[in-house]
Amino acid sequence: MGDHQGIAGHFLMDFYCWRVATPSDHRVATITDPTKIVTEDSIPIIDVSDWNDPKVTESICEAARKWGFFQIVNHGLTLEDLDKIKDAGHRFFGLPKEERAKYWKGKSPANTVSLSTSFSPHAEAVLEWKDFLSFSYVSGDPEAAALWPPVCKFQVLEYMEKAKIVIKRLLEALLKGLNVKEIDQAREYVLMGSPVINFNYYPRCPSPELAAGVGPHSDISTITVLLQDDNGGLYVRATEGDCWIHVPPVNGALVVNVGDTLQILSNDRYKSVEHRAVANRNKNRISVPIFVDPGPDAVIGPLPEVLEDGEKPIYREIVFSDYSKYFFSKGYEGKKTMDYARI
Ligand SMILES: O=C(O)CCC(=O)C(=O)O
Ligand SMILES: [Fe+2]
Repeated sequence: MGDHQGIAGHFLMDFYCWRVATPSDHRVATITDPTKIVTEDSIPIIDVSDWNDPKVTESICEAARKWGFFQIVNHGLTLEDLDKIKDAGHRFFGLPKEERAKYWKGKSPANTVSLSTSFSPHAEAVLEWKDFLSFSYVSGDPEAAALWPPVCKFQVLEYMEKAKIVIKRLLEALLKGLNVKEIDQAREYVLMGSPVINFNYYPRCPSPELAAGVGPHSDISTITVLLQDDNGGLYVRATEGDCWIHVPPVNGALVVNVGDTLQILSNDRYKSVEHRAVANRNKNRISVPIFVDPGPDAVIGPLPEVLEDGEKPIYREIVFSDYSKYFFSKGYEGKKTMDYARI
């Protein structure tokens, strides 16, 4: 066990020894059951080199309706941009333990950055072998990032600036599919008022069959734009049956998924979909999701454009920070969080 194992790795090793001695324990991951992995299905890969092509818009909307998950290529971020942000994540998790610990949740010098571990054996049904560093991004305010870790601060800011362009294009396309012609400032606040970027770090795991990377959940975001490395390990719930589809790493691609907020705004036209990541025996995996979240006080409910023809709203109006608090107050329960907003 090197220091590079992260916080979860250190705590978990003790717990793991205890776990092995209690085989009847219910906390056993099931993802490795090969009969539950569908190999003939795969989520779409969309070439977005021409964002103005109506076929691109249609492919994005169709993928969001059918799968809630897709990958995009030729989006404008270069391989170098993607490598730089992954390297920045590895640099942070390669820091000595004491350096990383400065950003520990509750002790961090700024409320816009915090380090957490998913290790919470009492709350989780399946142990999660993951640490994550979370940044709240405040556009145009260098003060907000002043105390971020110097080993990755610049790269996170640069990546967010570039990714914002892709995020806006994606939202424009998705909202076009909901009859929304223009995204004004108020709408922009509802759709992407407080983005959060994570470095998810999954240290090598001695017994991946006994742990999860991240358990089944849907994201609460409007959309999530995720960069994964070439280790793989992300699975999406298939549209039918109790099966999972692997999201293969594609060089240069970004994975996009619909979050609960967009499902609510679209009155179920677009679906947020459960996904999970597995722990890995041989390599340290990193993923970099941007959770495109609404502003904390934004009011979320089915958009007037989707109810235009007299359709009944499936969801009530909720304040995003209330939804977020509810989500984080409990362990993952698949898509159950959405009941909070359902009428
Ligand atoms: O690491 C991954 O591939 C997925 C991470 C994820 O689902 C999340 O952070 O919400
Ligand atoms: Fe997620």
